[in-house]
Amino acid sequence: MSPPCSPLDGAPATPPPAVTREGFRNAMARLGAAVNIVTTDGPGGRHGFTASAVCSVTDSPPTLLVCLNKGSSAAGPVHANGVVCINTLAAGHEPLSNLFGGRTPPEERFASGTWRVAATGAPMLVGAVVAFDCRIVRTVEVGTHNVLFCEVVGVAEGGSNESLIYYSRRYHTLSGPTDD
Ligand SMILES: NC(=O)C1=CN([C@@H]2O[C@H](COP(=O)(O)OP(=O)(O)OC[C@H]3O[C@@H](n4cnc5c(N)ncnc54)[C@H](O)[C@@H]3O)[C@@H](O)[C@H]2O)C=CC1
Ligand SMILES: Cc1cc2nc3c(=O)[nH]c(=O)nc-3n(C[C@H](O)[C@H](O)[C@H](O)COP(=O)(O)O)c2cc1C
Repeated sequence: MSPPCSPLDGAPATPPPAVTREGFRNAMARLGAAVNIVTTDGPGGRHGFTASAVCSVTDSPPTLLVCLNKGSSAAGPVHANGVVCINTLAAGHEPLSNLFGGRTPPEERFASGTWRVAATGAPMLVGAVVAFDCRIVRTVEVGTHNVLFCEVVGVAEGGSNESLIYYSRRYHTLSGPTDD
């Protein structure tokens, strides 16, 4: 059996308490993450949602995963269409992130921002830091969420080098190197 977890400050180990949903969320709030708008279109209709649970899986074949709450209004369209575009947000995209973060009807979400159609048919955000056009190749159900494994069939790099980061329940901006 593995020993109980120790606090990081070196204090004596105590038996670990049960991890509640609130405790897990508070811990997760300490992880900074890029903010993405994951879009879809096809027979299930156009839709999109904000997601921080996006991660690289493998480069061969190029694959990302996205965790999508099964209760989200985007879940039906995403599964019916089988395609997504993962648009990584830039500085200044906070209002767009909040718009796609829930409650607003899908077509009202797309009234903001400039969108073009990617090869899969999913909407691609003009001005994103980077956009990954994907086909969903596998879906795994875990608790409240579906983990979507998304094979990347196209990439578009945007001009901005200032990324939007969600950390400690707030938005932040992370600047990359400049050319000069
Ligand atoms: N993975 C997810 O489904 C996420 C969902 N959200 C949604 O946005 C709302 C506001 O988020 P916060 O302001 O960060 O406060 P919060 O206290 O609800 O969440 C803190 C952190 O916990 C994680 N988290 C939140 N809900 C989760 C869920 N259902 N499943 C797995 N991880 C989850 C995320 O890393 C989030 O940043 C959340 O209540 C949730 O509805 C936000 C971030 C990630
Ligand atoms: C910063 C941020 C990050 C989020 N990350 C995720 C995520 O990774 N997965 C997810 O299912 N929902 C995430 N959400 C919540 C969804 O964007 C939201 O539930 C979705 O838009 C569906 O809402 P609706 O059912 O009202 O349409 C996030 C929300 C915000 C504001």
